[in-house]
Amino acid sequence: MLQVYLVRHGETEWNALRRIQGQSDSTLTANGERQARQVAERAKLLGITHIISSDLGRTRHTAEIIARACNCDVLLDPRLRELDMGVLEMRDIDTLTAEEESWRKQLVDGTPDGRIPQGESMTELSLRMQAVLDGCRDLPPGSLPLLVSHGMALGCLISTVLGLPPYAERRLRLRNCSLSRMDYQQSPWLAPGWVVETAGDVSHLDRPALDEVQR
Ligand SMILES: O=C(O)[C@@H](CO)OP(=O)(O)O
Repeated sequence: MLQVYLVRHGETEWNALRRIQGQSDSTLTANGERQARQVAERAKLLGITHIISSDLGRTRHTAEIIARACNCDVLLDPRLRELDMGVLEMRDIDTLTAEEESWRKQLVDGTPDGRIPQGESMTELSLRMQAVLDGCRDLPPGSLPLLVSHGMALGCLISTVLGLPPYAERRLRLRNCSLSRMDYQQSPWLAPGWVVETAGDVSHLDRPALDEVQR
């Protein structure tokens, strides 16, 4: 049975400042690099064979730390990027106007095709994330891949696999360097195809990790 691990990148400067990144970027903090080393040790014990990462700096840096521990290469895939947050990228979460906050909320308040002006919809995000997950089925038998991506992107993918619409309200906390797992299986009891085995596991981290949307 194919298993695919999913990791959100380590804490960044802008995560710590509660500043929206989207497809903009900021560097890992020292704590974020520490988190990446800890999830890397867990990935090594798991026997990860392939690492596929969003090509943004924060995910690439996290993936490279994991790859060194697992002695494998990093394949960059822009489809794993974070949601394009349009005009709100680089803005502080806590300084948004009521209208700007409403744009951000409509991504996950049940509004079909909701998007931040000049940004991407959650449905578009879900489709590209699902394409990468399904692509793992083409890896050689016995492969154990690990995808390195982002909070909204991974939350959207996991919600989609659980059968929620991509624009469903967010009821999943994916902290920096959390580990999730999807299994592709045929079973008389579980839904055929992808099932969520683990979501948001941070037991490998020795300190609490951020989820920047948490107040
Ligand atoms: O883009 C961001 O600001 C956050 C949103 O959840 O995602 P990440 O830090 O995981 O890239």
